[in-house]
Amino acid sequence: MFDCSVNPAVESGMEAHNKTPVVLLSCGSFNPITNMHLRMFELARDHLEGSGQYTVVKGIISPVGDSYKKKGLIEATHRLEMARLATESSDWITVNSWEIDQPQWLETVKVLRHHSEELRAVGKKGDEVDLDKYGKKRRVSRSRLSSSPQLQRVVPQVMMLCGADVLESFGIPNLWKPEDIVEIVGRYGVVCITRSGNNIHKFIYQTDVLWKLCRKIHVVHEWVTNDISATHVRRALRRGQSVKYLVPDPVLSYVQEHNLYSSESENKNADVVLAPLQINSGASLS
Ligand SMILES: Nc1ncnc2c1ncn2[C@@H]1O[C@H](COP(=O)(O)OP(=O)(O)OP(=O)(O)O)[C@@H](O)[C@H]1O
Ligand SMILES: NC(=O)c1ccc[n+]([C@@H]2O[C@H](COP(=O)(O)O)[C@@H](O)[C@H]2O)c1
Repeated sequence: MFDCSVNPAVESGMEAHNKTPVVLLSCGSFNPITNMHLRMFELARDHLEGSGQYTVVKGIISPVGDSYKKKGLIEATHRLEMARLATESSDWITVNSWEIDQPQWLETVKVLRHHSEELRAVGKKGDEVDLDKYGKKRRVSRSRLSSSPQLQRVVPQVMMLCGADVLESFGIPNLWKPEDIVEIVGRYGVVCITRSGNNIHKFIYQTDVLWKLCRKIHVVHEWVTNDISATHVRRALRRGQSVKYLVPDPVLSYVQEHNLYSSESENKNADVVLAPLQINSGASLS
């Protein structure tokens, strides 16, 4: 699974007719969205499609709700709008507000389930399956779905897209439920982008459950190390420093227009326990 760069199917120019369609779902604070968040999607798509086994039909950014209670998390409406502005120039990355619209913080596995069920429901109805890379819906009739084995598998597989820090956070006691980890990795699969400061291969090797499921973890090595983080962007902004070229220009304009990110906003939730830590107790990952 810790694959190399050359893929025999691609090398020989072999056309795979039975590629699995994939929707990449990234959950996170996006506080604010940065260029690296967008790059993650491009890197993941290149990697999966380069394997010759997948075709990536859509990317979904799902900002976390305010009830996540992470320190410095500004209002969801702003984070959502910035993500919308950032993805305006993309023909395949979208932003979804379902998670934000929920009354409480939701485990990531529930967000994966929701999007997976939604795609399945659309596929079953046989009307519109969002297969087109360019955001256009392709109509697939019910009769065609049942008569063609290839089209029967047309409902895309949702995969979680994350950076190595999030995958490594699986090891933090009480942050993730062990059964959620098994479902996220085993049922959906993960595409994980390497991040400086994280040794993801070692972490997978040292974690029994991840090692067992390692075929479902696609590690994408980002050779052009890019350590942009939202933390760094917020720090620069509250110090009055430039963040141009770290975030898309429309995001920067929005931040300036609404005067976002100050010492006060960074102190939000300072004394509050993160929602998953409040909810979970007991079992940790072995
Ligand atoms: N430079 C990066 N390289 C790889 N993955 C990244 C990078 N920046 C963010 N990500 C990933 O993007 C997703 C959303 O991240 P999140 O909103 O937490 O951003 P962040 O920059 O890590 O935020 P913060 O600095 O506030 O913790 C996560 O899966 C995270 O691992
Ligand atoms: N148990 C869980 O499902 C769990 C735990 C911690 C974080 N998360 C999610 O991971 C993402 C992490 O975002 P941050 O890196 O910004 O904290 C968020 O979308 C959050 O909801 C999920």
